[in-house]
Amino acid sequence: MGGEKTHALLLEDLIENAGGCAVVDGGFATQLEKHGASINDPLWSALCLIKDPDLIKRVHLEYLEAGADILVTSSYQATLAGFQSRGLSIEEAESLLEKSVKIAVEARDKFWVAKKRNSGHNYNGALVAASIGSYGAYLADGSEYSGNYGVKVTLEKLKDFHRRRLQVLVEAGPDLLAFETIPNKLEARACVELLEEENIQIPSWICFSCVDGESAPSGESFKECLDVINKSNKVSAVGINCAPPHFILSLIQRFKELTDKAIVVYPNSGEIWDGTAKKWLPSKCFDDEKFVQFALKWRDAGAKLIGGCCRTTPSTVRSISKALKARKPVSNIRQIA
Ligand SMILES: C[S+](C)CC[C@H](N)C(=O)O
Ligand SMILES: N[C@@H](CCS)C(=O)O
Ligand SMILES: [Zn+2]
Repeated sequence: MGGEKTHALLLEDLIENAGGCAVVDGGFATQLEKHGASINDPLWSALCLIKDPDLIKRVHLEYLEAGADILVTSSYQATLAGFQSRGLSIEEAESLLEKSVKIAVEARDKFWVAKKRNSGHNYNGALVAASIGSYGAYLADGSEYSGNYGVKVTLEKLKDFHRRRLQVLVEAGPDLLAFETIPNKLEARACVELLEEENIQIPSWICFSCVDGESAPSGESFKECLDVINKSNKVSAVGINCAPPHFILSLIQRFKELTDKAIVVYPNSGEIWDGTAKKWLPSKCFDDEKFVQFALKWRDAGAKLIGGCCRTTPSTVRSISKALKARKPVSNIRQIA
């Protein structure tokens, strides 16, 4: 109980120390690709856990340097089933999940030790959020944007899919959990029930994808989805990730009516994922300057955690961080124990 309170405060403190709104990092897979990683694969960015873990650390360091207060780990599409289907043993698969957290923690600690030596910097000691991508992400068929898992995918099946991954990630020692691109109410329920059943002590956020600017991709209303989440004090924040930026302001306003939890938003650049061709289609695409104008509005509307998702970069995060922390006094304010 005491531990739970302390952990929850870690996120609240970070938000306060960041001046009322903390900065989440940006597109992780996007930045791996910028450095030449080839991730057109069912494992998507998780392939780098096998092929190039040093690159994962480099990308985390780039986002820290850009001003991210929260690093999201490389585990979005890292699943036990996914790794086993590539011939890895269960032990090897679990070890890769653990590695995703360890790499981010190492990057965070290395960066913070270096920054702490100099006073006058404007960084916070960052937190590490273990990414838990939706079941649709694992399917690698674009269904994290449709929410259409078919009738065979029951609540129990979703819980079975997520349970061991959740346990392994938590055991690896992240500061919080980030459920990402959840596309329907059933999976939101599975996440909440797992947090309760496993008695998870670190804070979590649950983020939905959104393709119409109004409801979950499944067509279910966010009221239905948030009603499920509001019942649990294991979830500290709710919000949207990997949806276009122009949807976000009205969704924050809607979420403010539906929940007392902190609101987290980290949209993509506005491009649209073609799940069959496995590429991003140019659409309403927003540059960093426009993204920052949006971010200030999201902050004013009450979002407490703001960052970027796919197709955003360290440059986007640098611009957001500068704008959101403009009012914050320069000081060496906190440190991870
Ligand atoms: C956030 S989407 C672009 C991730 C990739 C998708 N799950 C796929 O494997 O096709
Ligand atoms: N954390 C993941 C989310 C993909 S939607 C990434 O940034 O690659
Ligand atoms: Zn994304």
